[in-house]
Amino acid sequence: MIKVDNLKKQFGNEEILKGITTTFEKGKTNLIIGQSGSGKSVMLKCLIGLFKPEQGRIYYDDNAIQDMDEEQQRVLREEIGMLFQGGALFDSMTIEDNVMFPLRMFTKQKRAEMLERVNEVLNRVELDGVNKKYPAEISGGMQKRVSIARAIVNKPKYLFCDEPNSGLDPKTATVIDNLIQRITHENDITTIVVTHDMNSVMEIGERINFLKNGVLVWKGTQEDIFKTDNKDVTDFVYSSDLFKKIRDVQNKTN
Ligand SMILES: Nc1ncnc2c1ncn2[C@@H]1O[C@H](COP(=O)(O)OP(=O)(O)OP(=O)(O)O)[C@@H](O)[C@H]1O
Repeated sequence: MIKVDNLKKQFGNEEILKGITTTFEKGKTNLIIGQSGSGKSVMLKCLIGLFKPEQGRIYYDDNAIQDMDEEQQRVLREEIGMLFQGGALFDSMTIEDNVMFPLRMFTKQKRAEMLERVNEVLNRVELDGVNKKYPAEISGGMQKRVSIARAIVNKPKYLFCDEPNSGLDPKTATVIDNLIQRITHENDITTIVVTHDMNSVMEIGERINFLKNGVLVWKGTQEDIFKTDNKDVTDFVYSSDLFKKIRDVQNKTN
């Protein structure tokens, strides 16, 4: 579980996060959604320690990162898996070496042991046998799955995904979403997904945090989001033409 209490972040005089309080639950896919510029990425960067907030506290399972010494912060870094926007694989490394990278960084395991774990996670994302290929030799969807394998290779307790579906077709995006959700459930991970993709909201929105101009204006589940009359949320949901058309058809037939 990750808790955030009154998180404030500003750049210069501009307040980007205006006092956010929320909880991200263990074993669930927790989404942060909202329009472009609402502060989603800044929030993610505060959570993983890339940005230092001006105010507020961030708790990882009841331990505030502000109170951790260097050793505790190092341990925490090892417990975090990151799925970056665009995948961020190293082009000059094979898939095997890409996935092995966090193990090399954080553990003292022997190569054979690391390889066993690499094969285990490649199998988990259904990519057996691609070990010796390079990122450029596999499809975008496969690259995303490699990135997931790399993010979970060190058995993280917390998984952060920044726009995991960017650049993917809707069907592949759904495969990636479902994979993230299944891995979250199987391993009881606290997963946080930043997205503005309504498909993801419908697929994996177990817990949804809606940001607007740096304020958490709504919290709920994927069932709640279609029942709420919060105008900010409905504007966002129905900003997609497709949803507007579905709603119009439903209204006609009801
Ligand atoms: N390093 C920075 N320095 C100054 N301002 C920044 C910095 N990073 C982000 N911002 C500003 O913070 C605001 C929120 O940006 P953020 O990237 O969090 O939005 P977002 O909701 O993730 O948008 P998108 O969906 O487009 O990625 C924007 O106005 C942005 O210009």
